[in-house]
Amino acid sequence: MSDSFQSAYQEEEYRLERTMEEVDRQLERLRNFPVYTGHDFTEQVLEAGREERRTALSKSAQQPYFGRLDFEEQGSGARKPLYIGKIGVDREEVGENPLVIDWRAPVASLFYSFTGGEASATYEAPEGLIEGLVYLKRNVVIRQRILERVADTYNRDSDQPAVSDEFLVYRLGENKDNKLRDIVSTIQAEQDQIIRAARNTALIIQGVAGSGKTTVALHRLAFLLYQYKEQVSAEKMVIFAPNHMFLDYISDVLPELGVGDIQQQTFPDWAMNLLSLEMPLADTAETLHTWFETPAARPELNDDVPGRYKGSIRFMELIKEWLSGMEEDSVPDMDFSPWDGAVLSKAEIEGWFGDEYKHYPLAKRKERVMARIHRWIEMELKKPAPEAVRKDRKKKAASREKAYAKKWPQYEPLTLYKQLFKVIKGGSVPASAQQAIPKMVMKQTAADLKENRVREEDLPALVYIHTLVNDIEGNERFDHVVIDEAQDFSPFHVALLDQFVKGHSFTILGDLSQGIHEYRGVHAWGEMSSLFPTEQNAYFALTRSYRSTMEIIDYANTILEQGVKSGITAIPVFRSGDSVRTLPYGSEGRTSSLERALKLLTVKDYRTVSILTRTLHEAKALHRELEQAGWDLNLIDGGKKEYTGGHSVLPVYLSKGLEFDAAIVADVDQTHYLPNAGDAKLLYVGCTRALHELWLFHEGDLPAYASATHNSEGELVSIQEWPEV
Ligand SMILES: Nc1ncnc2c1ncn2[C@@H]1O[C@H](COP(=O)(O)OP(=O)(O)OP(=O)(O)O)[C@@H](O)[C@H]1O
Repeated sequence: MSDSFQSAYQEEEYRLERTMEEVDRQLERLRNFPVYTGHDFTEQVLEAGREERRTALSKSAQQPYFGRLDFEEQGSGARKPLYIGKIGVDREEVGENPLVIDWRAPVASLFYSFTGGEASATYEAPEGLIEGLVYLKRNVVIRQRILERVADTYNRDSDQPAVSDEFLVYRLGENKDNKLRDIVSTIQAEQDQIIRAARNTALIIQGVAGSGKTTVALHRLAFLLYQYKEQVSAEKMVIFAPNHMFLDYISDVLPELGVGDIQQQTFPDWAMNLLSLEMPLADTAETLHTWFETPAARPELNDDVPGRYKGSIRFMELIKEWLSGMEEDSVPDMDFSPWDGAVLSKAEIEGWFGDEYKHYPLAKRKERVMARIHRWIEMELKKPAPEAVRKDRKKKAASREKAYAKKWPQYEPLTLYKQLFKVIKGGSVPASAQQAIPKMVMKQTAADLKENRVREEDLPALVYIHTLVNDIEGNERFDHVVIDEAQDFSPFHVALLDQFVKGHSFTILGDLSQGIHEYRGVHAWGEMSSLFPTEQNAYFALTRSYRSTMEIIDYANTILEQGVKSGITAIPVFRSGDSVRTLPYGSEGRTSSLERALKLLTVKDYRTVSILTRTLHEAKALHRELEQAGWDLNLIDGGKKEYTGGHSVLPVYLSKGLEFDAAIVADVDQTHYLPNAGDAKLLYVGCTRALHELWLFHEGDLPAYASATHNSEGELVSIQEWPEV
């Protein structure tokens, strides 16, 4: 251990003790404060604030900070050490520098954005741009109150001023368990830029596999809550993720960042809830089966397949046009007469509907008009008449009012949707609109709706109809929307959500190279950016991959280059590991070879190892066989709500978003992976799930795009040998 390192370690140990003493003191004081249990609202709010602080400080007491930055603000003449932690802690003395600075504070941005060099650095503060010199950038690892590691990534006073990735590589080399975790101590400059971007812009982020998109999105939410405390609230922020298991996988990050109450859900759950649809949504298994289970029989993909069409802006516009035309045909074509001799003319009712209540959406307008008709009947009934006549009128009026109400269109989204697809009559749908819907979409959707079956792909349209006829309530609006795996969302999804969010405040993240659901997702980001005004959207690209070793990334890149052509390749972080192995099944056969691989990887102490098959059917069969051989493995089949880590078997298309210490991809041959971009993307997704080791098995030849042994620079990317035991 060098002298300078030893003195840095001692200095940090001393400082840690002083900090923990102060945090403990503040915590003790709060704990001794009597807990308020009464009914006074103000006191309750204050107590909630104290409780929040107790929780924060008890976390801080275990690991008060993770970084130190020595900064001299221009003109101040003083070089100050700033300690940066997940939770900010003020000193008791007023006017003093904070003891620990919250990672989201403006000055803390220097810790992430400063990447070395002699020049002065700047950060954006509320009072303007602050300039100064960075002297030291130091990572400090504290676990359970013990200082474990001190690593300087920049030191102006040393002869080695360049920032290195050493600390990042150390963190990336750790094995992963079943949950995604926060990265506050190692956020990279390109990620920090996204996390701290202004709120009222639709950010579209193309990030290669493992570039931290999901992680960055979660940190961004925590940042927005801190930076725009007065304007946004956690309950009005939402992250849309692809499925429940993925939501479980990411569920620890926000609480770890001290943020609660942000909605984390899937789009179908949100939509079904908003529509108050009680019926179950059609199982997605059939769609997945069509596109993934029978590689050779995959339908031809074009913009008229149901998923692409129903997610298109042309479908959205068709609905809008139809419903705005419907306004004309809403008021029943008749006068209203509650009993013979009393008449409310159609013209009068039209006046109420078309002028007085014009500013209301259709359903509310109808409601208002019907209420007014009811009041009119009551007034008419008050006119002098013998009791028996009055009674008779009342009875007649009640039944005629009911009959008249039935003549109005029903502004109920599912009913209207069924009318659009000719499953039931009404809805004044122009024939031209129905003809504009591709025949295959018309046929399939009508067949579904006849059976009362609604698919995921129908939800944007249904919610849109809901917003057009009912409007959006204040409590349904969002302050910010995050869409993860956005390449699987359609333009219609985004345009629809845009109506629910103030100021186009979006973070949209995805990877076109992982666009395996291209039968419903976008094919280019322009499909989404064009939905926003030019000055209110921004595009970022994340090109470095943090998940996998260089060897894995180099190999996965060759799949993109050769199989997808337009695929955006990843730049690995300099973290080296074992070579990627492409292995024929041994003479013992497929299952035993896979079992042998599992055994070899298991002894390496990896916490998560997965076998990825091409289809669900194969995953189920393999899972059964391995269980019979005594293995305890999770079968991930799309129905699971939790990801428990350990050993898993799953079809490759369900692995998107997840990661494993080691991944084994089974059956990488030319019948399972056909020579087309869709299958190459699928294999790319599978390969980029691995952090440390990737093994691919095959019987017969590998697909051409997976058979590279060297990349275009002549470097080795895969070997064909089992490891030596
Ligand atoms: N700055 C960082 N420091 C440490 N780890 C990081 C950093 N950025 C990302 N990672 C790690 O890289 C892995 C990939 O992150 P994440 O899952 O967020 O990426 P992604 O872009 O959403 O991936 P994919 O599109 O492949 O699902 C995670 O283990 C995450 O913790």
